[in-house]
Amino acid sequence: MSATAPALVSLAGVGKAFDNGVVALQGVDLAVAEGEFLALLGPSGCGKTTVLRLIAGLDEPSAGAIAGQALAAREGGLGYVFQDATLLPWANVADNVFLPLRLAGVARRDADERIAAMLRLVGIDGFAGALPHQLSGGMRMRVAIARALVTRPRLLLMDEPFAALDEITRFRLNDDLLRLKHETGCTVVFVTHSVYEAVYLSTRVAVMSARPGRILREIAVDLPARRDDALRRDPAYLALCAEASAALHAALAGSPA
Ligand SMILES: Nc1ncnc2c1ncn2[C@@H]1O[C@H](COP(=O)(O)OP(=O)(O)OP(=O)(O)O)[C@@H](O)[C@H]1O
Repeated sequence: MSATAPALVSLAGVGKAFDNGVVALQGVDLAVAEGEFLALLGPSGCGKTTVLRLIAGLDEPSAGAIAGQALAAREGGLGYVFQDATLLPWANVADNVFLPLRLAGVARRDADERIAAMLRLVGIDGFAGALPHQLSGGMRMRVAIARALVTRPRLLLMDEPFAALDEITRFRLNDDLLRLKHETGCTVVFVTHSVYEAVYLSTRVAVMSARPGRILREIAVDLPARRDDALRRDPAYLALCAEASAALHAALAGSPA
């Protein structure tokens, strides 16, 4: 992603202190460029979720400024995928995917085609009538991704969506997510603890410091846009993973990378 691509969202000097005195973020400077896949990597509790919540407009910063938050106020401006699929347990797959459209006032008959197309896109067509408990963890996550994408958001925020999945399922969802990003053209901000996942998926990795979180290091992932299993053994990929891992260890030690 070129450094001159326009920023979709940018945080300047952002701080977040909670009422209980916890200072989660301090001096966060981060610009999310249109079209990029940004991975946010950092130690547990460093404020990654807080950054996503601020971008989504679910919370307000206590210091600094965020530009582009208005995306959150527009229908289809952004989609949010959490670590748990957070599906409505009593509603079938199609009804779960319909939810954001229903909240936006779209009639069901006008949504059916979009829901079906979205289920095809995430590879779970044929399961429209299934209830969440009848699906595997990977399939439930596919439903959550379909629900986040059904409004065709410009920005997709993902908070450790694959952390609870086994490795094979995770790798498959990594590849499918890259395909979805390519097909929908959305911008992605993806939180993960895994340096390997961060580098495999992204065009840029931002490494956060331990709490109070700030951006310690940004690593451009200059790998071919097309990613597949062979990349996992590619020396250029492994070198970037080593670089990201060193930055993460420095973050854990509380010293700059
Ligand atoms: N609503 C809240 N009130 C008080 N403290 C909070 C609140 N939300 C988050 N925190 C605290 O802020 C810090 C950052 O939390 P956050 O969830 O953003 O971190 P994270 O990097 O996403 O963590 P993890 O990697 O473990 O998911 C943590 O210490 C957390 O306990």
